Amino acid sequence: MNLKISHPTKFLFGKVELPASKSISNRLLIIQRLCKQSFEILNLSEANDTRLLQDILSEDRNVVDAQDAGTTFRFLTAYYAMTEGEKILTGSEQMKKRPIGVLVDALRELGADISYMGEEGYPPIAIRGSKLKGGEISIDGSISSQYISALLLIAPSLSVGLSLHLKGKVASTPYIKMTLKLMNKLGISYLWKGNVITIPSQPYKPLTVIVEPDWSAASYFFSFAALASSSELTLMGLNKESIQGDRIVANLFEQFGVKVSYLKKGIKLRKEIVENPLLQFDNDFNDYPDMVQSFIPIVAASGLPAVFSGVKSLRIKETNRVEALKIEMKKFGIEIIELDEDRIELKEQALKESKEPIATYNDHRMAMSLASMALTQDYIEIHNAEVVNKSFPNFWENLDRIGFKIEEM
Ligand SMILES: O=C(O)C1=C[C@@H](OP(=O)(O)O)[C@@H](O)[C@H](O)C1
Ligand SMILES: C=C(OP(=O)(O)O)C(=O)O
Repeated sequence: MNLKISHPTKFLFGKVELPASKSISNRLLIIQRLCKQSFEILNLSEANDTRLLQDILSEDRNVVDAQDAGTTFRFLTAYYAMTEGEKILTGSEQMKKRPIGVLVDALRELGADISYMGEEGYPPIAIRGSKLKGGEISIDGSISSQYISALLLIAPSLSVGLSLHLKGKVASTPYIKMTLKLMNKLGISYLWKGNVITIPSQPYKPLTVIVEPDWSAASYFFSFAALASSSELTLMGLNKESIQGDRIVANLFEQFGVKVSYLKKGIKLRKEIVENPLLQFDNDFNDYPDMVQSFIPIVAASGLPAVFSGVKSLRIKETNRVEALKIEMKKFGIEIIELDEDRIELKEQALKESKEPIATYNDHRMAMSLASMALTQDYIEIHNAEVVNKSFPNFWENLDRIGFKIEEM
């Protein structure tokens, strides 16, 4: 599906219904399987990544396709390793390029039987599951926090629990905290001291849980609010007390004139004049890498020089996001320079008019973040716009509600 997107007035007004967090949903689905008593999950995400995990867990197939869902693949790797049965776990062509070796090595140290069916260190993998004892191991935390979350989720169900030493500069730490907070809500006690997380063997305790709306999805509406001539948007259901690290966008977008007020039913975004405008935007995204794409359009449109650090992991997500951003922003006259493996730079530069279609690289965040460019142009075209289904199936409907004109081409 290719879309032509414009916003005739550039005045944004209305209510936005955000999807439930796919990260929280996928953790809860695994915990639900590990908990001996049943419990209810309310407001479970309808994102493809979550539906997929739910379907996979409800069937008994030997060959399991996690498609392009990172958490689904990583959480299932750990879950199948400690559950009796044989599984082949595979995924999309891009998933086969996303490393899994760090998690496989850690699980092997705990006694798991996992072998590679193609390239060493990458999906697909064959898992012969068995009861795992647990123990004390080290793990490189610099590639993906999902390996750590996957191990933590199964830790209470291992016969001696788990002591995990985190090595290197840990990526996406708020996602590790999210995992532990959810586990704690479901009865698990843990100790995180220095770089060691210890979880004794213990049972999960059932509790009805409500999944929060997704702050990562909310970031695109912050971007719209910042780029519009005037905006007043209500993002339903969000609140300050979220366990999602991506809630940081509420602070970061303030620098671009987006004022947040917290209401009972959600949050309100208003565009205001910035008293002390930024001269440069330098920010470390290591804790919230999915937010890099959300800030590219506003930085490009404001012409600010910027350095985004903590971007290393972007190369191994749904696509190589650094490469994809470079190519797509070039269409608008914006050059993104790779300073080194972990940093990109945008020099002071002017945005140009472009009618060239935007490609999305099978990456939901390319589509959702670059939709903002419609507010800087007469119209834009986005190709394969259905990629948003990975995390936000109603994304385009929400845009329609706040005054965007969306036409299928
Ligand atoms: O645990 C999670 O739910 C996630 C962790 C992050 O991945 P990395 O830890 O690989 O950076 C993030 O990018 C992803 O969208 C969701
Ligand atoms: C990287 C992402 O997801 P995952 O790693 O779970 O595929 C994402 O949603 O941006």
